[in-house]
Amino acid sequence: MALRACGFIVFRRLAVVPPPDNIEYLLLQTSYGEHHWTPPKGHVDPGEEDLITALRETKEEAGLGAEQLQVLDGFVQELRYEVRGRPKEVLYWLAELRDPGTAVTLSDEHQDYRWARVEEACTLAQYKDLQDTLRAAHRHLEADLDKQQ
Ligand SMILES: Nc1nc2c(ncn2[C@@H]2O[C@H](COP(=O)(O)OP(=O)(O)OP(=O)(O)OP(=O)(O)OC[C@H]3O[C@@H](n4cnc5c(=O)[nH]c(N)nc54)[C@H](O)[C@@H]3O)[C@@H](O)[C@H]2O)c(=O)[nH]1
Repeated sequence: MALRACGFIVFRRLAVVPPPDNIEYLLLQTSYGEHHWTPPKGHVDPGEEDLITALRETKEEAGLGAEQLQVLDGFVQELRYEVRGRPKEVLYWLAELRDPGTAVTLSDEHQDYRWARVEEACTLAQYKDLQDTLRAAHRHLEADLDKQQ
């Protein structure tokens, strides 16, 4: 059976910069292994619902709770890759940090974090599938902005 993990592409909008350049994405750098950069996510516990996993892991890994996040409708991306010879599925939803000034608090699993504009986030992310997901999230937010204008 595939490993399964769930998480959020967390973003914030800075008030001082005009849209869409005010959008920044949260990436965390692991304190183990290759020190790769990833959005908050983690393994689904037995019997746990996917969205609950995403919320739990975001709280554990970034200190951001459900009350601080606005989960967006209409965006979810599934990534499939292999980890040490085992297939892994990762689901990402999109969530806005309601107060862009909220502090991120890391756990021992991560050694650094970055709020990054989409292209910088893609450079950090390094995996093609995660880069595609970040760009898809950004297009989704830009399309929302177009609808509002
Ligand atoms: N000491 C040590 N301990 C580890 C290690 N490994 C895990 N632990 C322990 O596990 C706990 C984490 O538990 P959770 O938080 O529940 O799970 P996740 O958040 O799911 O975390 P993972 O790190 O397991 O999973 P990935 O991020 O998926 O990375 C796995 C590999 O996949 C590649 N990869 C990563 N992202 C992408 C992508 O987007 N696209 C593609 N294509 N490939 C990608 C990359 O090559 C990477 O090396 C930690 O506390 C540690 O105790 C390790 O190497 N050394």
